[in-house]
Amino acid sequence: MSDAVELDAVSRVYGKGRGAVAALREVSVGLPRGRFTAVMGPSGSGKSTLLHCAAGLDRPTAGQVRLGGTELSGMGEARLTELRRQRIGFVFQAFNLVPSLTVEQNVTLPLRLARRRADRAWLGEVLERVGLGARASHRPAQLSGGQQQRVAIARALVTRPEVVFGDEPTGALDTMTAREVLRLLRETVDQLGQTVVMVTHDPVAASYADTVLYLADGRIVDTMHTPSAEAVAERMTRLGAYA
Ligand SMILES: Nc1ncnc2c1ncn2[C@@H]1O[C@H](COP(=O)(O)OP(=O)(O)OP(=O)(O)O)[C@@H](O)[C@H]1O
Repeated sequence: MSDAVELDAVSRVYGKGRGAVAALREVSVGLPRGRFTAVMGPSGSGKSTLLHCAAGLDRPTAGQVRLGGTELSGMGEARLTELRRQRIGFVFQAFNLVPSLTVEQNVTLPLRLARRRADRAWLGEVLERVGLGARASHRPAQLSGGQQQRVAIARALVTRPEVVFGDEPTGALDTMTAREVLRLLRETVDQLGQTVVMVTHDPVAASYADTVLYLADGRIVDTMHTPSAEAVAERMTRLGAYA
């Protein structure tokens, strides 16, 4: 199976000299296309740094990142921004919707930024898929947290990105609402062939993924396929995550 994103000996060091922190240490991994990958590990293990480097939001200190064969290192900021707009979708813990815009305007914002026309049929399908077809003209304040996150997922999907990256996408949601959002992400993988990569602290959230990557101290120390929540929790305990 081909990889949507490849990391090759990626290191990321913050700061210089004696205060330098190695957040990633020569990480090499492929994130498979059309699959759901979760990234777990204790606090400070490098999960967000891995996500940011893989998504072109941060630059590795050393090593290479390739998105669908495109080499990201060495790209200027303008090209990197363009690449993120065209080829990557993001879902964050804080939904990051624009309060003054309607649901539909929020969802189509990435298209406007990329100066692309909205494909009305696809926009309609995306809004239906996230269960917000009837709320296209609502504003974020009129929606629940779960609905707002579903708007953010629709916004991530609307450009048909090669990868959707989620940084704790269920971190701000209650248990039931979190499950709905996870089911939705799972469906985008199973039904649309979307590639999803998600950082999470929650073993139940990770159990929706096909594969879990475990980070510890800036390195990938384990990989688990078809994870159960129990197996993930047990692995995290052994990594000292809950000590
Ligand atoms: N901008 C920064 N400047 C300096 N150090 C940083 C910066 N960002 C992260 N770090 C350090 O790099 C290491 C990895 O951080 P990172 O945020 O990637 O971990 P994480 O696994 O996502 O943590 P958490 O689960 O707590 O969000 C930590 O030691 C952190 O303190």
